[in-house]
Amino acid sequence: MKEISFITSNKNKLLEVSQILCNSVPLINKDLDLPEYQGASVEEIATQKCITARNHVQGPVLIEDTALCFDGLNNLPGPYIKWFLGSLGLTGLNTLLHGFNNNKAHAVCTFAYSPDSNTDPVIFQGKTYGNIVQPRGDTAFGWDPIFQPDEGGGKT
Ligand SMILES: O=P(O)(O)OP(=O)(O)OP(=O)(O)OC[C@H]1O[C@@H](n2cnc3c(O)ncnc32)[C@H](O)[C@@H]1O
Repeated sequence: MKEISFITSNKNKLLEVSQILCNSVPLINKDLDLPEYQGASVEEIATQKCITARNHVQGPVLIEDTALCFDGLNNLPGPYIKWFLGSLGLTGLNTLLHGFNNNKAHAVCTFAYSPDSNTDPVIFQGKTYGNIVQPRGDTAFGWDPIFQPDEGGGKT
């Protein structure tokens, strides 16, 4: 099987994806922070990110884009969660929902894979539903401390 270049600048994302794939797919990482389109759907953002990624490596390419959607904010911050998190922090993200009376949220992980530069990227997507809570637990990875998945046994 050909090696797949997984392009990400996020060490935690690389670790998580490597653990999930568990050596079933030969993955090599290229540490690049690719530009992300705005005003587009998560699928379009992932597709464009994958097309940009193809310019940096030979052969099959994989990228992932994460969105965190707050139901009370009509799915914002969505794909802009990285910038919201950077500006507001975990507590600020939680405070954003005050007054909306709706803490429901869902995380959307969108992978885009392209086998070569002549083939349109293929999209794979997974969603996890839960609630936005006061920050608690492990602070190692992104917005993990404020997202309590419905199927997480009450943990963030
Ligand atoms: O180079 P890329 O792969 O784009 O890395 P990135 O950190 O820019 O990646 P995203 O735009 O997809 O990430 C959006 C934000 O969500 C965070 N994030 C991604 N996956 C997460 C997860 O499983 N749990 C918690 N936070 C996560 C991540 O740290 C960012 O702040």
